[in-house]
Amino acid sequence: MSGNNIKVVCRFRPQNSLEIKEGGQPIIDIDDEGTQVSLKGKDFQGSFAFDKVFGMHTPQADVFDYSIKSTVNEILSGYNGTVFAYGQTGSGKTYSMMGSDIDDEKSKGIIPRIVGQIFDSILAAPSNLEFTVKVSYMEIYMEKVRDLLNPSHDNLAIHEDKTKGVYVKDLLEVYVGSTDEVYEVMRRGSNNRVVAYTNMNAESSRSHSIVVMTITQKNMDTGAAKSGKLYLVDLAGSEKVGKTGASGQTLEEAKKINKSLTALGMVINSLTDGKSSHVPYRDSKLTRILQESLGGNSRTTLIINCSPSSYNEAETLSTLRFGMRAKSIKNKAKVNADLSPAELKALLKRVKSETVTFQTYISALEGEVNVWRTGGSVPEDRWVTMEKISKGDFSALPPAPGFKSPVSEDSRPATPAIVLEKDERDELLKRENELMDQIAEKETELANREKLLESLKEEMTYYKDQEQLVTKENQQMTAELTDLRLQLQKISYESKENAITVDSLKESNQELMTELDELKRTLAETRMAHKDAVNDEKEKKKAEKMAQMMSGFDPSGEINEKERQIRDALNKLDGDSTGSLSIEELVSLRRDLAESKVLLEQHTKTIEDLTYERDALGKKKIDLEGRLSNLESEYEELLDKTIAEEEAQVQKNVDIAETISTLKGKLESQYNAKREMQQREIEELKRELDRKNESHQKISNALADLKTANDQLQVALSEQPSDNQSELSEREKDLERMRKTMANQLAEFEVMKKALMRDLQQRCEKVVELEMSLDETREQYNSVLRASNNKAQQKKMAFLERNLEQLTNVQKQLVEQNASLKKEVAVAERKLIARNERIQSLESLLQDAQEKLISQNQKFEAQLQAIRERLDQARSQKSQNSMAALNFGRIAKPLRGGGVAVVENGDSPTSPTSRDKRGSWISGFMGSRS
Ligand SMILES: Nc1ncnc2c1ncn2[C@@H]1O[C@H](COP(=O)(O)OP(=O)(O)OP(=O)(O)O)[C@@H](O)[C@H]1O
Repeated sequence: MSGNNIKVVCRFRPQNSLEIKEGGQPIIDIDDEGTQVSLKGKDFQGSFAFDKVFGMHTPQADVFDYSIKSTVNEILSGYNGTVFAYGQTGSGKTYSMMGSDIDDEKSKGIIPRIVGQIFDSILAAPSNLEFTVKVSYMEIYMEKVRDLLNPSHDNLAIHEDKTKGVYVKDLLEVYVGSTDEVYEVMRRGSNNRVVAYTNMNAESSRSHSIVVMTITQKNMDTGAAKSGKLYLVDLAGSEKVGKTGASGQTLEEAKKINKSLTALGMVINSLTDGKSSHVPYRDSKLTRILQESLGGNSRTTLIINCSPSSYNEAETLSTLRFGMRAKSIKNKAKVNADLSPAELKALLKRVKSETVTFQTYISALEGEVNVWRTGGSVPEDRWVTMEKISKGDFSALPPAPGFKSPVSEDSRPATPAIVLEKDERDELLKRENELMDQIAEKETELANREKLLESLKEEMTYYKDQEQLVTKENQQMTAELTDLRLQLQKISYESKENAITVDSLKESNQELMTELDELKRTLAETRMAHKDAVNDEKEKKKAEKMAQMMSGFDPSGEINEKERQIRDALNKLDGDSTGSLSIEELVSLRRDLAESKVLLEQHTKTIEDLTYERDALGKKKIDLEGRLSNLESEYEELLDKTIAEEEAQVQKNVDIAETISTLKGKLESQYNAKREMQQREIEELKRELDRKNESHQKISNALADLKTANDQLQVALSEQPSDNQSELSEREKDLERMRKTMANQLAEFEVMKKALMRDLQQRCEKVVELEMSLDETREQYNSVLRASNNKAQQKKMAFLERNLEQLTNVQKQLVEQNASLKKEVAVAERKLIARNERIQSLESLLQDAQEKLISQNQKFEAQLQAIRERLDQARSQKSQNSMAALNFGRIAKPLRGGGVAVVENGDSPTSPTSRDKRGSWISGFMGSRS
């Protein structure tokens, strides 16, 4: 085990915009060999030597090739390795470690290049070597170790044991088979990192990130195995709070960052000052994890990142000094190898011989002790020493009874005991470390448990509060429910009572209805009787009126008279056959006759007109009759309605004066309209009657004229000499014809007269009827008017009538009262039953409510319990799920040297194509998960 110094390389980035803005100037100068940098600052001027110094424009590839490349080979040889970047915030640590784009060949940083080289080396290795590569990714944020591949694990414990050394417990390790898979894991982890904006860096890392790659190789021929662990650390930036403008959470982060960096400084100081016996690795999580990397079993490279600018002179100086101190740290890197069976056999043999030597030594010592104890003495030259035992010089030992020479049994011991003592001490120290780790772990666990307990208690209090609230609410609601139920009961009870009242009211209503029916019947009978009487009276009146009217203008007498006169004149003519009718007289007679004819025609026409008018009048009469019947039915309806309303009014004791008044108004207006219409019709009829009378008068006048003409004709005929016989006979003939014509005309006239008279009589009848119906309607209207107007009076009357009725039917009433009392008793009994029922239902309700309350409480308790159980389940599931997220990476992916992948269950190797396929499956999976 030889000591090896930490390799320190220094890298300067170009000035950034802030530095340029602030007027910063480059103040560094790198020598030609690239191992020394001179700082020409205001406050400091001097130079620092490192393993390598990279200038502002050094490409990423150069930094890797000149400083890191060799580390990869060491890892593959079974050494542990560490590369970590240190520097102020914004100095380019992340840029150096990860690069600005891991997929870009030019700008990708050290980590992707290392990964690439690892897989390249595996491909180039001999095929009897089998490799497995595991990756884990964590960050130390606010002094807590977070698994970036399983962020729910945010406070992991750090352990140490003999074989593993220092390690983070429960950190997820993902098996990877290609560069792409490693990149995918990196991307996934990077997404979970904590970054924030500061004045110095828009995406400042607020945590120390650590990628751990474990590469195991096995020689398939010998069975020997080696494993190397590579820590790739991107530290959070050391920063001056004032410059970064950190505040709030960022300020808190800065404090923690500075604290862990101070611890790192302290570790480096105590490792390098040559005085300290204790190295304070346990002062921070960072130093604890990097324990092996700083002064332990690791080949470590430190990249110190600096700003070249005068603006950051102080920070650059501090970083350079840090690097200088770190440079003198000595590590003790060794190959982590598992021995092959042959090597193990040799080792066993050696250990066995050592055991024999020790046993011999112990026996010799015991022998010597016995000599001393038994009072004997051993000369100094024969004292037992390890040297003598080792040499096998048993003769020089004291003769002790218990001592047996091992020479005959086994070969000489080989290893001096002093080596074993040192190992023992180492072991003890390791054991102590382990125990300390366990204590620390237990403490963290205890703290976690306490926290959990605290949160559970809080939760418990919350649930208890909730329970109380819910119980209160429940009680309130139960009270409300009970109230409502009581109300419901009350209402149902009241409704029952009301139903009973309604029943009794219905009964009384029924009685009233029968009474009403009786009354209606009586009314109808009275009405019928009244109607009959009225009809009789009407008939009488009609007859009287007709007689009166017809007496005024009966033309039959006149016409008969005229007819008689004409007949007389004709008879006279017949009798006086030798009549002396002059020609002039005859001519005038003829003319008169002609005129009479015209008149007759006129009259006929008039009669036709009259017939037509009569028809029209008949129609009108039918119309009027229809209307009258309508009016009557309306009146009936109204009467019924009024009676019904009055009855309703009596039942409900509601004042419907308004309704009656509107009804009255309506009735009045309807009646007025009808009356006016009828009046108009009657007037029209009267006018027509007058016209008819006039025309009748005219006809009578014409008849009178005719009569006079006839008279004149008669006179002329009587004065006519009877000398011309032939002429006479002719005239006779003419006269005969005339007479016949006249007779015909008279007969026609007679018929016409009769029809006319009939028509006239009918019209008169109609007029009389109309007048009478008008009177009737008027009377009805008046009665309705009276009915509506004198309601109060009517009421009074009804009341008086009822009183009278009551008085007259006292006995009947008493019987009725008795019956009603019986009914009331029945009602009261029903009410009593209903009340009893209500009391019973109330009691059962109360019991129900109590039972429900108890069951609800039980239910609630059960729910609460279930919630608690579910919460516990959810908690345990959550931790399981997060573990399951990257389960695919838990399967080892052995890779054979020379690019041959190994199928895990069988030994048949698969082609590189199939390995690529697995890689694409992984990235697809990761992509789908992100
Ligand atoms: N050598 C370089 N060449 C070009 N640009 C660089 C170089 N180094 C750093 N940068 C740029 O400077 C900025 C800050 O760099 P980076 O984030 O790597 O700083 P950091 O030290 O990781 O900061 P923090 O500690 O705050 O996380 C980035 O934009 C980065 O691209």
